[in-house]
Amino acid sequence: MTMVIENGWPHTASWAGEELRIGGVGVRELAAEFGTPAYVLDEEDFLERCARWRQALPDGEVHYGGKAFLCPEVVRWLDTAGLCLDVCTGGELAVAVAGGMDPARVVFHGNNKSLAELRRAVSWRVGCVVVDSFSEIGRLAALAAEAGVRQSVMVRVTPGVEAHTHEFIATGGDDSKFGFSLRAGLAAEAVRRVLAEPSLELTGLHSHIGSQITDLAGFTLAAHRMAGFLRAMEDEHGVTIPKLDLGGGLGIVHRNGDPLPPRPDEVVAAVREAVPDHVRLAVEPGRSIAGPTAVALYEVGTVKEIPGARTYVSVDGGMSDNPRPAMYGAAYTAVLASRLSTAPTREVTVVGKHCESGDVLVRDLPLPSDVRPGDLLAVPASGAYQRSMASNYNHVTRPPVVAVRDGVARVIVRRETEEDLLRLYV
Ligand SMILES: Cc1ncc(COP(=O)(O)O)c(C=O)c1O
Ligand SMILES: N[C@@H](CCCC[NH3+])C(=O)O
Repeated sequence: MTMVIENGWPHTASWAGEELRIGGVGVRELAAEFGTPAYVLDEEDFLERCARWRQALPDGEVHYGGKAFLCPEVVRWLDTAGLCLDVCTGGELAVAVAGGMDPARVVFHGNNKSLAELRRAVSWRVGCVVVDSFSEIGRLAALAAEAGVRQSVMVRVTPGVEAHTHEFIATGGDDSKFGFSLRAGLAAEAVRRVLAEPSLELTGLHSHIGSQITDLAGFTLAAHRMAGFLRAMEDEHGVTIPKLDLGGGLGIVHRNGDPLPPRPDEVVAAVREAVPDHVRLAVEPGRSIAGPTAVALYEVGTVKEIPGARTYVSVDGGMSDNPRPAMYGAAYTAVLASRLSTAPTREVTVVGKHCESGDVLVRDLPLPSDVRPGDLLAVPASGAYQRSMASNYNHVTRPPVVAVRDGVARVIVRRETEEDLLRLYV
């Protein structure tokens, strides 16, 4: 496996027959059968990553963060792997149920759940609702009382931890739209209000400090603060709070040389010592499971050399299937995947086909200088927050997700068609 970086790629990625293969299937065959752009997802790798989190926390709960990438087939994989699910909208809940997940194994997040979403969560008997505002506590309590049920809830707390990540994906600081601030005393007030509602049962406290975090410091600080708060609330109210959910956020490698994130067992070991014995630990990894398991496959359409400036290699997707470079300045890599080239490399910029100069997928990328129309480029670490954040900008159709395993490829999310797009218009 020469040209492939070790950590950012699906486990089964390899070079054979002069092309990249994933799950035993060559990219040329994948492109011919399913078209490009496409996300190619290594099923075995996905299941292994689920298993690694389960093994790291055998006596706790692992809720896959569905926002990273969700479809009914993934829900079935989660079921097989013994994972629960975190959703943050009614739509994600609908996918969970469509995939056969028991709503009792779902945790429902969101800073502005609608009345309809809350009503559905209560009537479908969702395992836990994470309350995020004072108005929501009142609304949920009323809906649960009306339905004659006692709804299990966690209180989302912002522990005042600034995760070292892009500001758009940091969520644990005091100034956040999510949750109740610990420092400002809002979290303590939220606990009081939940305990005062007979139709709500406080089963845990929750925090999530951000995403794409590659060091342990933020996780351990949040764990200590949250455990201290949990003990203080237990003492003040004479209750037991059985669960501490520390959210997701573990980062992944995108390129050679990126900082290596800790392993799931290292994260768990680092936070566990802060958690009192009687408290069950829960986590919500999304990116660290889905992210490395998929590769985005594109076909090169044009190569434009601008003397004294740069060479643009245009592919058939772009910011609609990967908004992350434009949104967060996320840095990716790409390789020529459909053939081996002995040409010397030169730096190019890989751009998409959208009507935006900012539609750049990979900047300053060394690629063989003979890269040409018809070549396939593979971008690793494309399994999280890409298909799930994909758009129809410029009326492009969103790419399919093709699962590969043991030499077999199958579509688990089909490619959108123009018919799908036109169906919306009156
Ligand atoms: C509450 C919550 N849990 C879990 C996740 C999953 O995070 P990640 O994909 O970074 O593991 C997120 C997203 O950041 C989140 O907001
Ligand atoms: N969408 C973000 C992560 C947000 C996670 C959800 N709170 C990303 O691509 O990195």
